Amino acid sequence: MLNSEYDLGTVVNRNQFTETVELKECELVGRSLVARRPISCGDPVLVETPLLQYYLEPNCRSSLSPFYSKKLWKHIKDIVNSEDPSIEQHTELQQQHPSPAHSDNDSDYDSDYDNDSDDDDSDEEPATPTSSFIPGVPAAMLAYLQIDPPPAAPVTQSRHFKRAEPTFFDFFYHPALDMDHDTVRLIYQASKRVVSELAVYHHVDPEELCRFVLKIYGNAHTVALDRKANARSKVTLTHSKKHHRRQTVYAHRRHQDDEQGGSWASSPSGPRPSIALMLWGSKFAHACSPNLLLQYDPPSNTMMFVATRDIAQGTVLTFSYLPEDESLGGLVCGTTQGRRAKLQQFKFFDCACDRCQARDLCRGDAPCPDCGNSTWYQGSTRTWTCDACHATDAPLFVRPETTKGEAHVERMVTALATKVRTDPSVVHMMETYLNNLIQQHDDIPAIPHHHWTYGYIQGLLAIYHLDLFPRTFGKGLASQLGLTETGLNEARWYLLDFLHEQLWASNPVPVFFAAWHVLDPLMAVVMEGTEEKQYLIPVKKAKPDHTSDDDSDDSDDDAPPVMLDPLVIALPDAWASPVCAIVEIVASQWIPVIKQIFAAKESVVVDDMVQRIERWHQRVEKAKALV
Ligand SMILES: C[S@@+](CC[C@H](N)C(=O)[O-])C[C@H]1O[C@@H](n2cnc3c(N)ncnc32)[C@H](O)[C@@H]1O
Repeated sequence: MLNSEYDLGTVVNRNQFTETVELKECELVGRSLVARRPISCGDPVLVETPLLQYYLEPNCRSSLSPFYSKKLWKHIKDIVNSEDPSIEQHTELQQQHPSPAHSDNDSDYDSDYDNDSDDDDSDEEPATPTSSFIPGVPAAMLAYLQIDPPPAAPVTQSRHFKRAEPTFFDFFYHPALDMDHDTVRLIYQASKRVVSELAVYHHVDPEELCRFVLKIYGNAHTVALDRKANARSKVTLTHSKKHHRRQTVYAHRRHQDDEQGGSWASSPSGPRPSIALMLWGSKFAHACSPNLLLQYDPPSNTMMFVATRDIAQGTVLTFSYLPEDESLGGLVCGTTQGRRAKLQQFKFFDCACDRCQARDLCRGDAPCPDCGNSTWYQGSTRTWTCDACHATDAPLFVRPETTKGEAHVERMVTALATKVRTDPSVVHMMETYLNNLIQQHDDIPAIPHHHWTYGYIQGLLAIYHLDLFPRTFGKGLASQLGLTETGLNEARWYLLDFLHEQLWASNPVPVFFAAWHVLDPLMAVVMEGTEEKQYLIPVKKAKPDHTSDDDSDDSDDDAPPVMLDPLVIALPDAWASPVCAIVEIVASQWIPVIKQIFAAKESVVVDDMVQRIERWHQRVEKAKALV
């Protein structure tokens, strides 16, 4: 069994792990971990310390990236940028601004490392378009120096920096170096140039560097480190006259990071991503409806894989290599084709998971142009086959030649979502446009109601009507215009028709977090609309005659009103239908599952969300009883 054959040094729950899983060759997903026995929802399957971990974008002198220097970072970034054929203006820009990576004065790493010049802030505001492989490839290349440091490197015995054992890396899969794949080519070419152009890499075999980066791309996973915890314990920032500016720039950058993988309400103070390579965790296969959830625990620096449903013996254990939030191309938003393209580009495989092979629920159904029946799209490609009459004549919305069809709507929603994350007030300007987009017009085909873009737009509009509009223009006006009711019905569509109906059963955790952005303002509106605040005004005591002239003891006279528990009032009639439907699903179906999944590892954030939902549920029950 595992124990005798392989190293379990990184595994925290060794007995549980070896009793629960086995490593097997599987038909569709290759070598993978499989359930040896039935597993229950909430069971921790693996708890593991990463073999190698580093920040995706290191800070100056971070003790987790001992070879980091701004100059070296910039050199590697420039090389990767210039190797990326998708950056159109590349050649032209390179001629105008020759990259420092081409210059001869390639100073040795010691001076790079020590001379973190404050004046050289050129990398803070990139003037050129950036490759989507930045910062992933430069960060992996820097991390390689932890395994194969330059001969002249000082021996570092830092608490955080341990030289990783090279032999462990034999255990990781990587695609062939000559694979016909743009990303593999980019990494191969960049590795060759880094080794030949940068002194600190001169001792390195370029193919070995390339294999390492490909192993990281193919096997490692991004985890979100808590910035506050890191700021205290792990990262030492340089102090300089530009400290404040640097902080502002990093905050801005982090905000941009969050834009790509974060939430609608993401803030610059969100978690900071790092890359973790796990000996065993990296053996789990990917699925777009996974049966495990990966949770990172910063205090113990461990990664825990917990079952998100009951799993039968012999099932391939999976977690998601894609973001589990509602960012586009993750598990909640986007199409099968979009997820597959992302996995192919960054992980080098065509996803063969059950969800990708079934029909694509996120593309919804649409009337067949031939037989008129409402029917579903097939999942794996853009081609479409009618379930009823098997015609392959695609409805207007999905025809590639339709300029205002699916591709157009996806592009618009993607662009809008990116803007909204930076500035939610953008929805103010976009409300009419969004409403137009989801309604049928002569020249614009209707978005099928179960297409992910339709659900997503309903979610944006719900946030606008329940939160942004009242905050900007006043609750009175919002209520006079009937916007609360509109928002509640949009929320019902987003939460129930989109998230619950299409995704909840297979992806409970991402759905729960995606739902929160709408649930949060919705619950606030309902709580406020079903209560009347009550105050106790202290009664002035009648004072005895003989003290009436004495004002030394009249402190009670000024006692402020005491706020009492609010008086619960009936749920407004117009709200009852959407609110009752939502609370019924969320409180009775979602919460028990979420509690089970998070039972093994306490999450303050999830506990807080659950408690708020439970209080809201109780309130709705009381308010309903008063109708
Ligand atoms: C992180 S590794 C998983 C472990 C790997 N099979 C090994 O032997 O080390 C990722 C690789 O596993 C395979 N794989 C994982 N999930 C898959 C999926 N859903 N569909 C197809 N292949 C998958 C692909 O070859 C992918 O490149």
